[in-house]
Amino acid sequence: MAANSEALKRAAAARALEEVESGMRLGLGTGSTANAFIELLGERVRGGLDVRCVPTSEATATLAGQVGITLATLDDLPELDLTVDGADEIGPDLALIKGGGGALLREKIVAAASGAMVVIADNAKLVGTLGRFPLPIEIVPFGAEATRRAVLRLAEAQGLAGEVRLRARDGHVFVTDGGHFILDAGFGAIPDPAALACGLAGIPGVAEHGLFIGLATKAIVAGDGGVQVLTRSANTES
Ligand SMILES: O=C[C@H](O)[C@H](O)[C@H](O)COP(=O)(O)O
Repeated sequence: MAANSEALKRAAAARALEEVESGMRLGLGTGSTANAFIELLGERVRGGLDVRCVPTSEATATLAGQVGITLATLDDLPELDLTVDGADEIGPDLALIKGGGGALLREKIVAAASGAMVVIADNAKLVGTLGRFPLPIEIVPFGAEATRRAVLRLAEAQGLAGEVRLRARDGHVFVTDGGHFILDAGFGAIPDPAALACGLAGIPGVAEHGLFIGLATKAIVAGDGGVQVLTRSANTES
């Protein structure tokens, strides 16, 4: 099962490579699926492909450097042609949940600076309604508990319920590349992601949230039956 999932991630990543042209300025996502793309891109770069890439995390920067990809900062390249990234869930209209790896803030900044965002995933990530995956919310450490309670109040006002937990790893609070904390909000189904996104954006202390709405232009989803390409407007291409 796990081996199959890795093969599917690689299949989606390989199809995404077809979107890349020499001379492009690329955003490189974070996570295991993005890593599959970075490794394949590295092979092409070592073969002569000329691209300049902005990483969305320190982990991605490390891997990209190891495979020979030329890196730049978003200040060097404030406008990008294409970002290729993974997702935790892909819902209707290519609305996404991201941030399972804690990279959502940089991922969203990079995606927003890109002319196009291609999401790559195995088909287990496709959902009819977002929310099975707990929503990551990146918060400023100052007043973390007050911010957590504000998130709970917002959820209640929107008819959502569930635990909102401060993310921990190995017994310590998880800290993002930007020095923030993550709340994982287990609301279950989120019927109105846009309303929740709007509410979260209005809470002081919330640095960013993992709802990516209107950012992905295409999703490349691999399943046992092959690779499917979904577009935001038509929702299916081939
Ligand atoms: O913060 C992490 C990112 O949003 C990842 O792209 C997301 O968690 C998906 O990761 P993976 O490809 O490992 O499932």
